[in-house]
Amino acid sequence: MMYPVMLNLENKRIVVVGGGRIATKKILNLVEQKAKIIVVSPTLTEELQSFAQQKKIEWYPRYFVIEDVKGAFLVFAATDNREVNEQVKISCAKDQLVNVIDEPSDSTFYNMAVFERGLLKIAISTEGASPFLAKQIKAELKGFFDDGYEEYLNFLLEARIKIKELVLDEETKRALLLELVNEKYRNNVEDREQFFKGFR
Ligand SMILES: C[C@@]1(CC(=O)O)C2=NC(=C\c3[nH]c(c(CCC(=O)O)c3CC(=O)O)Cc3[nH]c(c(CC(=O)O)c3CCC(=O)O)/C=C3\N/C(=C\2)[C@@H](CCC(=O)O)[C@]3(C)CC(=O)O)/[C@H]1CCC(=O)O
Ligand SMILES: NC(=O)c1ccc[n+]([C@@H]2O[C@H](COP(=O)([O-])OP(=O)(O)OC[C@H]3O[C@@H](n4cnc5c(N)ncnc54)[C@H](O)[C@@H]3O)[C@@H](O)[C@H]2O)c1
Repeated sequence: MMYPVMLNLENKRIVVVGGGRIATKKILNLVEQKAKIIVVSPTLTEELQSFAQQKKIEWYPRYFVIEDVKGAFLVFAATDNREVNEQVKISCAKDQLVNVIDEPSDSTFYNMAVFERGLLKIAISTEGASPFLAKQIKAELKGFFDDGYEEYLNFLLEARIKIKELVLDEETKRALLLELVNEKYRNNVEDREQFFKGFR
């Protein structure tokens, strides 16, 4: 059983063991996170080589050793070798988060199928039952959330900050926050402007 969370990875050390196809997939979703990404692998895919050149990742061009996981917040055991992935898992301390790409029961976290519309992030998990189903549901849900959500979420955040600044009683604050998810604000920019005018 798994518990879903959002992680702030800023300045965190992330160690990826393996530089192949799956490591690349995992790293593509990590490079924008302002984390320190270290890849331990004798080989890198072309994409990862380019990330290394751009200093988006640090590359240790060699086989894994136990000390590599030291101080890592997240660890990916992402080689094509069962014994090596097992070794990575065993090398981790109990409180380190580790994803083992070929053995879900060894993982203390899984990745989810994710898409974003600005600040709106939708993540789907089948807890390992069917990554294909997660992918399919993601494709289906994308159709329900058009690009307009990006601006709508920005509006919601701005309005939320303003409402918090007003120091209102709980009931009024709650009513205003609830008002914001009314469909008219989602669809109509003028209604959003109108909402802000009400503040002045
Ligand atoms: C969400 C996504 C994120 C990501 O990592 O990007 C993800 N897998 C994705 C795709 C995908 N993975 C695989 C296929 C081929 C079809 C298939 O095998 O079914 C496809 C489809 C494709 O590639 O099109 C193969 C596969 N995956 C795992 C194993 C090991 C095993 O089951 O033993 C094997 C077998 C390897 C083999 O035996 O060959 C394990 C895991 N994969 C997970 C996540 C975690 C559970 C997520 C969940 O169930 O919700 C978990 C448990 C751990 C983890 O990796 O975090 C991404 C979603 C799609 C998207 O977002 O587009
Ligand atoms: N979790 C998932 O989403 C998922 C999806 C598909 C496949 N898989 C699993 O992934 C595995 C295949 O991975 P791939 O396609 O990325 O393989 P790959 O062959 O593309 O890459 C393997 C990488 O591991 C490196 N490596 C090998 N031994 C190493 C060591 N001792 N130390 C450091 N690096 C080492 C290689 O140099 C290479 O860079 C299979 O076991 C498959 O079951 C998982």
